[in-house]
Amino acid sequence: MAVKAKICGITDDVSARTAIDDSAGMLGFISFPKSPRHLDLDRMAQLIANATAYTAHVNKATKCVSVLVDPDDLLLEAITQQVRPDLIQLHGHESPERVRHIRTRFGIPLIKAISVESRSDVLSAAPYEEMVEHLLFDAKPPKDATLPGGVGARFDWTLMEGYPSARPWLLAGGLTPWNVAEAVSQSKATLVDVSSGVERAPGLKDAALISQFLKAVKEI
Ligand SMILES: O=C(O)c1ccccc1N[C@@H]1O[C@H](COP(=O)(O)O)[C@@H](O)[C@H]1O
Repeated sequence: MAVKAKICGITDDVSARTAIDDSAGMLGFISFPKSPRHLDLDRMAQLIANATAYTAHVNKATKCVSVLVDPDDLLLEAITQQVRPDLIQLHGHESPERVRHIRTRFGIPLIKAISVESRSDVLSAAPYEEMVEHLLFDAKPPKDATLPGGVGARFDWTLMEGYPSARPWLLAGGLTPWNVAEAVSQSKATLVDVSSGVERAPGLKDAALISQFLKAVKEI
């Protein structure tokens, strides 16, 4: 099966266009003030509007994702009304009950991130399955990390072996143009997600690395 990629932590139009031209499946836009990739809502709305228009213009199918960490209903209201992404990624400690509430109240497709260190972390995703479009398995961040993701940490990809999911799930955490083929081979992922692995410095995307990553994914 063809593997598709999400390029996460987009903060500028050039990176978005590069990823769309190279057939990224999704783009991620982050609202989390501690992140070097944080966007205020006006900026996120503008980048997503530009990316959506460009996707249609070049006849591609790239979707835009707002990445949020334990958002309250006020923020979700603003995101769904003002920013209008295709999906919302929940990258905090949202419980299955909270995810059910968000799905029911806001009616937008969701991606739920699961932090992984062990096989039991992988299996802890089961209660979310029926409520989300995709699960996303990311490495548990180091203890002293100030971010829940986007730190280039990876986990043992073989922990995903035979994961019994009804839906396509994303593999994230420490992926790069050089290791993504091995990561897919070991995990059997059909969707991959990258942020810091296509950057020159934290928060500074590199168009050449984005293209290189998407080329590596196409060649899998
Ligand atoms: O990237 C961030 O700054 C971030 C902030 C808050 C929540 C999630 C974030 N990033 C997510 O983490 C994964 C893995 O990142 P990396 O490739 O290891 O750098 C990334 O795909 C984002 O979805």
